[in-house]
Amino acid sequence: MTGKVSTILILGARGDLASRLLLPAVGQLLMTEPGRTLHLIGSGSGEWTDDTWRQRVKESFDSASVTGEAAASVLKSTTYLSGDVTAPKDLQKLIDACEGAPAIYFALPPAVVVQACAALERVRLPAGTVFALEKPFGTDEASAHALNQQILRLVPEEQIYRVDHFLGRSTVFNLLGLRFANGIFEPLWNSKYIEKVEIVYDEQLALEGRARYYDKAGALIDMIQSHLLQVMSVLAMEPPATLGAGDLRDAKGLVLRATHVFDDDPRASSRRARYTAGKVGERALPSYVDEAGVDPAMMTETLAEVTLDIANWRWAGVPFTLRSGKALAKRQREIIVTFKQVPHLPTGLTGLDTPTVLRIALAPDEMSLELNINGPGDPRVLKRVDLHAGFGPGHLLAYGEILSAILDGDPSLSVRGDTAEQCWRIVAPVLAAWGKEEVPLVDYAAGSQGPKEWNDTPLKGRNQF
Ligand SMILES: NC(=O)C1=CN([C@@H]2O[C@H](COP(=O)(O)OP(=O)(O)OC[C@H]3O[C@@H](n4cnc5c(N)ncnc54)[C@H](OP(=O)(O)O)[C@@H]3O)[C@@H](O)[C@H]2O)C=CC1
Ligand SMILES: O=C1O[C@H](COP(=O)(O)O)[C@@H](O)[C@H](O)[C@H]1O
Repeated sequence: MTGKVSTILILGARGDLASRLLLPAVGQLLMTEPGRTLHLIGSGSGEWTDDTWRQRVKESFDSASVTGEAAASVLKSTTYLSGDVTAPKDLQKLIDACEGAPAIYFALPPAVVVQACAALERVRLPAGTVFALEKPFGTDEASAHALNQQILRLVPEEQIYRVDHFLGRSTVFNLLGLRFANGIFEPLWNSKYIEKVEIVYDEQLALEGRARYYDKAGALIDMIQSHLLQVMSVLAMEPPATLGAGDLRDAKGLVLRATHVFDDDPRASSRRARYTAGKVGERALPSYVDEAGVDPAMMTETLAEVTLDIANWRWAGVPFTLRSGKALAKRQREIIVTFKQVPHLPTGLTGLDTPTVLRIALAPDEMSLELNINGPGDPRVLKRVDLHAGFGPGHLLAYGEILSAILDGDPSLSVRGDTAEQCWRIVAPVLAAWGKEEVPLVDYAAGSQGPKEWNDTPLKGRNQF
């Protein structure tokens, strides 16, 4: 834990992230922890009065049904300052307006973040200043490394929060609790007993007007590189001694350092697809390439699958398949752990054709353990049952957890610099193979389950639809 901060300076405060996700989370945090002292300063390149800014903050608070005196007091006192974050003089003015060391939240386009950090080298930062940086962190391993070097010249690693909202959800602790508070899972949590692991995040949402960002990213970077690798690292990590930042981040880092594309063969272990016109439920969608702002020549995938190997003693040889896509028939957000079949079913017992499966649904988090037990009637015939349980919801939105950790100086749920670089390293061979068109970009109709041919020949480690 590092020192606490009580001022949040949002750069890019007029943008989408700030109004839709950050400000509602600020309000929710103040409702949950009304004793917290908080100064909020918004900044953007455009001129706004304090009143216009307060109206924006109010709308964001209202969107999360925020009430209470603490939020009202912040709403009254918050101020807006305009400035160009690439100009050191403007940045100095913003920093000087903060009470003590601020948490600077970079809600800025990625290229502007790099320019702002360069400008900050010519600014006096109070000791204890904290940086919160959004995804994407860099555009590849080299640029992530360069960005790390650049920000480390400004503040130490413990004061840098690389935000991944998946880590702000209760999921991390739910996985840790399930794995390490129950003696029955850990002895089986390895290649001897586990056949394969799938981490799936299929969305019904489509591009939703985000071409400027998404068309350069695509599903692999937007979801697998940014979020699902983090989930995988928690699922696969060695038991940490504590939930402290050092132990958790070391354990995640070890998993990611050992991870590479299955068989080091991106052609056989990855695939990509893009939606064409179709209907998701009642909603008609155009082809991705016809969405406003999309450049078809970018060949951006809206559905990606990659199979990975974690080359260590526990996991070597177990396929971990990560998949995410947009405009799909149904929302499926889950981790599926498929255990190996029993080595021998006593002769006379029948009906067993599926191994034990543990499913962990994400947001809301739930689990079900699918088992084979003796059914009614003939007790020699097995049937499938689900043992189902819900994990309690967290008391804060993901961004609320993230802000609370930033203000309290607890980096355990943010991405460490080396890990951010590792995530780019892991997907690099896939991006290279796709760039050389060694893996075809195939079509699927919006509202379908993905390309039909993927079902006929699933990627290693994938179930059929
Ligand atoms: N939106 C989302 O759902 C998510 C976004 N992110 C990340 O968050 C970051 C911000 O995204 P988002 O809010 O969508 O982007 P927007 O384009 O909506 O907002 C960015 C803001 O940056 C400000 N800005 C740009 N250049 C300058 C400059 N030179 N000086 C001062 N301010 C500047 C603009 O201010 P002004 O309006 O005053 O010109 C603008 O409001 C990105 O890195 C994105 O990848 C991450 C997860 C989700
Ligand atoms: O970061 C992102 O996440 C969302 C999915 O997360 P959720 O919490 O909104 O379900 C994804 O839709 C988006 O493309 C991506 O940028």
